[in-house]
Amino acid sequence: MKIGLFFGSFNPIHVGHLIIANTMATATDLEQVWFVVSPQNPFKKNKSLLHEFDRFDMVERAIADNARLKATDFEFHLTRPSYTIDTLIRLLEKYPQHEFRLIMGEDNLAQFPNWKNYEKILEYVGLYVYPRPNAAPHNFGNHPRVTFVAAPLLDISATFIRESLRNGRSIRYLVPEVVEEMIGRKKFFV
Ligand SMILES: Nc1ncnc2c1ncn2[C@@H]1O[C@H](COP(=O)(O)OP(=O)(O)OP(=O)(O)O)[C@@H](O)[C@H]1O
Ligand SMILES: O=C(O)c1ccc[n+]([C@@H]2O[C@H](COP(=O)([O-])O)[C@@H](O)[C@H]2O)c1
Repeated sequence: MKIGLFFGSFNPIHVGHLIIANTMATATDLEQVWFVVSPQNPFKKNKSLLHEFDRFDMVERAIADNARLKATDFEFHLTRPSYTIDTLIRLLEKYPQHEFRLIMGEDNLAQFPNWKNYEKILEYVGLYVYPRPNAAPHNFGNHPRVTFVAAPLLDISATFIRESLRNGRSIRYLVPEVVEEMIGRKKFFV
């Protein structure tokens, strides 16, 4: 099967992530998208980062009704911070029957050359990129291993959701109802 791996902190998962994953799973040659929840992004030092179990729980609830979307805690058992190439090598070993692509938002492309062994990521799996508003310029526009997926721009971020919660503003419709309910009940990000 051809599978898109959607790595992220998902702190928390929002409707932008869901639209991206569903677009990749239905409007491209990918048959499934797996959300790979990262315990610790090597580039992010975020004081408000929830425990990975809670972020994973929210992802699972958010995608429960979509058979093409799966969540995996694969990185929880690997060394930290979470370097994507290390995880990919393990995934390729574990699932030789599958073909993988790495899904990312365009904002990550400018920094991508600073990722550990980024050339190997391109060689082993290649990228499917979702456009993002205000993404910094990058040099991957014509790269043969990078596919740009045409889709609506989504000006929504986990940062905005966390700020909204801190300021007592509603996050209704920015996250699925089950995620809003869990954030409220557990008093996350306040
Ligand atoms: N609105 C969006 N448009 C395009 N890509 C997005 C969008 N939101 C998230 N992504 C992509 O989803 C992946 C996971 O992102 P992440 O969990 O960090 O969400 P985020 O909203 O960017 O979070 P934060 O605001 O905390 O940085 C990354 O590849 C990121 O580029
Ligand atoms: O491997 C790297 O060098 C690397 C550098 C920066 C980010 N990443 C990964 O990119 C993914 C997206 O991160 P985030 O926090 O923007 O959701 C997440 O899985 C990170 O671990 C990976």
